[in-house]
Parts: sequence; C-alpha cells; structure tokens
Amino acid sequence: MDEQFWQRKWASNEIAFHEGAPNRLMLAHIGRLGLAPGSRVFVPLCGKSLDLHWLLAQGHRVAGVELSQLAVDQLFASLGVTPMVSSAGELLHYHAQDIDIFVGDIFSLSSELLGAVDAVYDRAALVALPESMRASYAAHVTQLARQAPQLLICYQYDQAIMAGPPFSIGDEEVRQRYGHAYALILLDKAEVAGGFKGRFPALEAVWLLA
Ligand SMILES: C[S@@+](CC[C@H](N)C(=O)[O-])C[C@H]1O[C@@H](n2cnc3c(N)ncnc32)[C@H](O)[C@@H]1O
Repeated sequence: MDEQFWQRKWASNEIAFHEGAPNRLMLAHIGRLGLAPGSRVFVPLCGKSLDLHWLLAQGHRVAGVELSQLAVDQLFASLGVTPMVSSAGELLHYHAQDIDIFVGDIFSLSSELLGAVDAVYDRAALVALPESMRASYAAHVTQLARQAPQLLICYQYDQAIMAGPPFSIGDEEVRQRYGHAYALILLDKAEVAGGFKGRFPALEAVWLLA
C-alpha cells in the first residue's frame, strides 16, 4: 500500500471505508478514554472521517494526519471551515480553531509538529497498513502521542479470503504492537453485522490502550 494506492483511491472516490455517520463502536466506547472537555485527540490516517466532526461537536480538539490533500480539502469543506494552510517540513499544516490536520506521510510527522495530545483514536488506520509497516506505525504513533491512551478498532477475519486492506489484526498482533508500551484492555469484540463487505464473517475488536 504505497502512497499512489491511496491517492488513486481518493482520486477515483473509491472510499468504501468512509462511513456516513460517526463510528458506532467509537460512540459506544470513547467514554473509556475519560476525555475532559477540550481534550486534544489525535486521529492518525484520518481521511475525512465524520468521527472528527463528532469529536469537535463534543467540545474536543482534533489533530490528524492524512496522505490525501483531496480528503483534507473535503473534510474542511464538510465542516464549513476555511483553514489556514502552511508548510511544516515535508507536510502541509491545515489549521483552524480546534483543528490541526497534517497532509502527507505520517512518518514525516514529529511529536514537535503534532504538539501535545491527550488521546489517540485509531479507526481504520492500523488495519489499513500492510504487515511490513505495522510495527513501525505502532512505534511511531506511540512516540508521537507520548503514550497517550488510545482507542483502537480492528477487524479480524480470515486473511486467506481477502488480501486487504483492511487487514485482519488478531489479538496477539495487538499485544505484539502495543503490549510493551500500554496496558491493553479488550473492550468489545462483535460480529460485523451481515458479514464483512456482505460476503464473509468478520469480527470488530475494540481495544483500550491505557
Ligand atoms: C482506510 S482509510 C481510513 C480513514 C479514516 N480513518 C476513516 O475511518 O474513514 C486509511 C487512510 O489512511 C491514509 N493513509 C494511508 N497511508 C498513510 C500514511 N503513510 N500517512 C498518512 N495517511 C495515510 C489513506 O489516504 C486513507 O485515507
């Protein structure tokens, strides 16, 4: 999954991962992060997720990083907000009140550029990356967020049925990626209603990394 793969997806509007409403598992479990009003939540690989809208509506601040400038332009358009855009190293920094979105590769983002965050929310980010990138991604997010608590949502299914993305991330892999830095609590594991992509059984697991 190189950069061109995702740029093509956005350019051709093949974005089935984009949900038309805030994620139901986030709504059910985000309380476990214990966010105080005004908390700053980092959303890696954020796309134009409506979860960002929801977090803002709760009075939180959001920070994100996303490869596709098209996605980020669409995000701000849907928020009805005109950002200030500046360059930040190899990234572009879109800023508006309570919002900082960095456009470019997450591996070009530093904790200094990102600034302090109170929590991380990963939906469809770790699962979007091939196995060869996931160890570096998890280590980088842990370091970027200075071990802030994280709500992580993963799919689990038979990887032999579909190549991914999204990839299947089993419990053991979550422990391998994050167990050294966090106490892991499996909050929920439930069948994907109607099967994954309507074709085969899958589970969604929600983890609290505390
Ligand atoms: C499966 S989508 C999920 C988007 C969002 N989290 C959501 O729930 O709708 C994965 C996103 O990660 C972005 N992406 C992939 N690799 C990236 C990277 N190295 N740095 C930043 N963004 C990346 C893609 O452009 C895509 O928008």
